Amino acid sequence: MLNKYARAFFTRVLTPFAALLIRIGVSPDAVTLVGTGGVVAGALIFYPLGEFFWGTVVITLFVFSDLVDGNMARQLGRSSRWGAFLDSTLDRVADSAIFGGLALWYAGRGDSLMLCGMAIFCLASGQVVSYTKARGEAIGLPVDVNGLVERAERLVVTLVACGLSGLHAFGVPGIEILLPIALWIVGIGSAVTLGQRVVTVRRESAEADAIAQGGNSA
Ligand SMILES: CCCCCCCC/C=C\CCCCCCCC(=O)OC[C@H](COP(=O)(O)O[C@@H]1[C@H](O)[C@H](OP(=O)(O)O)[C@@H](O)[C@H](O)[C@H]1O)OC(=O)CCCCCCC/C=C\CCCCCCCC
Ligand SMILES: Nc1ccn([C@@H]2O[C@H](COP(=O)(O)O)[C@@H](O)[C@H]2O)c(=O)n1
Ligand SMILES: [Mg+2]
Ligand SMILES: [Mg+2]
Repeated sequence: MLNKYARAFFTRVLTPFAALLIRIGVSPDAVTLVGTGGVVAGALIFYPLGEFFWGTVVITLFVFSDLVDGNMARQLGRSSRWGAFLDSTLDRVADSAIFGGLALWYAGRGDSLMLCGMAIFCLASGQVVSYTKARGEAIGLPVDVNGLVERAERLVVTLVACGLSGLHAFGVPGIEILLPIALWIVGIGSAVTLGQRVVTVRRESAEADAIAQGGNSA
């Protein structure tokens, strides 16, 4: 949903910044790499220490690079297969660091085996959700479904909850409950999304196989 409705807005807002980076000679690949490095550092340095506010500030500064790199490639007329591969692959790395950092917190001073497990479930289910699309497309299917919780929703729900939970350290009482709630929402939403995508791929592959068999018997 966010991918559909928010992308156009962010494209308008980020286009001048993308144009500036192009003018000073930065490449889309450099933005992809530096952006991912920043997200990974923010998540793995701050989250395991329970520094949710500052971790989220750092991650938010870098995560928008994922919208800037493609914007630059399109402005340059240089959108490439390599760029698409690099972008998607590093998305998986960034997502692993965010949920991995949360799992490390709950495995340590956060002291909750259940929420550690929930963070690992969010990490794994998010990766599998993305894999369904990549694998379905690789076998020639359109995978014409996005589902309830795509990557943008996973990130927004988790990062907003992390940032707000971090305000607990500044004396806001009770607000840290938002992070467990977000993990449950993302975990359950990702499981539903996985179901939606698997059902779609099953239908599309049955239709494609039927067409192929019709062609063979003719
Ligand atoms: C006082 C409190 C302080 C709080 C501190 C700061 C809080 C900040 C909180 C949140 C910021 C969240 C920002 C999240 C931005 C996410 C942007 C982003 O990277 O989106 C990526 C997404 C997908 O991009 P791709 O096409 O490159 O990726 C594809 C995707 O990964 C597919 O995965 P799948 O969906 O299948 O699982 C893969 O299949 C594919 O391979 C891959 O290529 O881009 C978009 O979707 C575009 C839309 C972005 C919408 C961003 C909306 C941000 C909205 C609100 C932020 C407002 C925050 C306000 C917080 C206030 C809190 C107090
Ligand atoms: N280094 C890069 C990054 C991305 N691309 C192209 O942009 C598409 C992704 O667009 P986003 O708005 O989601 O970033 C990707 O599929 C590539 O076509 C690129 O060429 N080089
Ligand atoms: Mg990108
Ligand atoms: Mg991306």
